[in-house]
Amino acid sequence: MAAGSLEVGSRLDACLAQAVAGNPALKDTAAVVTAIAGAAITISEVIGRGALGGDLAAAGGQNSDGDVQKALDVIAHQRVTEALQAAPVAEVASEEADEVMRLNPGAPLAVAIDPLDGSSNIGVNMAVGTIFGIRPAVQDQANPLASFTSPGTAQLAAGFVTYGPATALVLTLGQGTQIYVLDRAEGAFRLTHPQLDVPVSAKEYAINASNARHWEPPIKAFVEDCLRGAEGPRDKDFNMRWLGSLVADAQRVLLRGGVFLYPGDQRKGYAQGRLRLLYEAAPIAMLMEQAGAGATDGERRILDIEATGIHERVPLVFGSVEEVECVAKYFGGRNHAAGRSPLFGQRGLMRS
Ligand SMILES: O=P(O)(O)OC[C@H]1O[C@](O)(COP(=O)(O)O)[C@@H](O)[C@@H]1O
Ligand SMILES: [Mg+2]
Ligand SMILES: [Mg+2]
Repeated sequence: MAAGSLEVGSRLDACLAQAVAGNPALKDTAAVVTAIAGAAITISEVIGRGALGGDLAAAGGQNSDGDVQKALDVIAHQRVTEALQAAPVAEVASEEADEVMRLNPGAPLAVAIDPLDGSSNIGVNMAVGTIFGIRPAVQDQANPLASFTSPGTAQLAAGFVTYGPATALVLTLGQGTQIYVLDRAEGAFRLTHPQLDVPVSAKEYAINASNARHWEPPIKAFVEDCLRGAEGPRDKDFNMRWLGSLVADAQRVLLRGGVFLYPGDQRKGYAQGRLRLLYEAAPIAMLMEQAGAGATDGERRILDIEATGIHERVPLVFGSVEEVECVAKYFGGRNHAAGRSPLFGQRGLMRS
């Protein structure tokens, strides 16, 4: 999408048509975005009724990651898969399905999707979302995973929807990152931010600090140095925000900068953190990079990592470039010194 030429207030369908006119290869991708946006409007209506529509947080079964599925997780999964069934999509990797789902054999695209992100916020009137990445489908009947094993750089488009005070679609087709807000009166998304540009430096970080005792030394050192503020090696005071909803934290970072971290830690099952590569980290990473920000697992670029399973987890650090690079320096210290470096003792990496 040629960001510069998009007019604020334009409808999503008009912007997609313009993108396809400029690049006809985007036709199928645009159809998939339209399908997901349509499903998101219906999910937004369900969420907007809150408890009037029943207990959306009611526990159901378990997904493949061992998380308890809430009623809204299941509703959102049904809505997005129904929509994708009617789009040019061969396969779907959903958080709420154990295996890759085969929809339209021979169709050109594959979609990795987290139908409902931020599940712990369901039922308490807080922001939740839907995250997706669109890739070329690899026509391999014998290996259903084949469409999802390329690195994130293979994504043709990525986005997420936040169901917050406003419902917003954050989207990239590989030419910048845009935000569209749902005009409820009209039932259509309209462009509000034609080109996001994340500030390079920032003073805000997001991490679930209740896990501090389980963190590895580089993360401990990074956060300790943020906490020391202007008196510490970072020479500036930081603020902290953690919404418990990746989409909402990501949208804040996209709009005003900052850094988000969900690192691996020493809890059982958390060596690779909590977030999933295909339908959380890779789409967010594409959106960040297209907005001038960065996304790593602490050291490696997220978009270069190849998945080996659909629910594979990955440590995730994203946001303002200076902060993402700063986190990588703390990891660099650990790697070079095999964990014995004084950098990660009482003193922080950046301290003289
Ligand atoms: O409860 P924790 O460990 O802080 O994890 C919060 C993270 O987990 C998530 O809820 C995971 O996503 P799901 O709700 O889709 O499982 C993220 O949205 C959020 O950033
Ligand atoms: Mg999620
Ligand atoms: Mg989810």
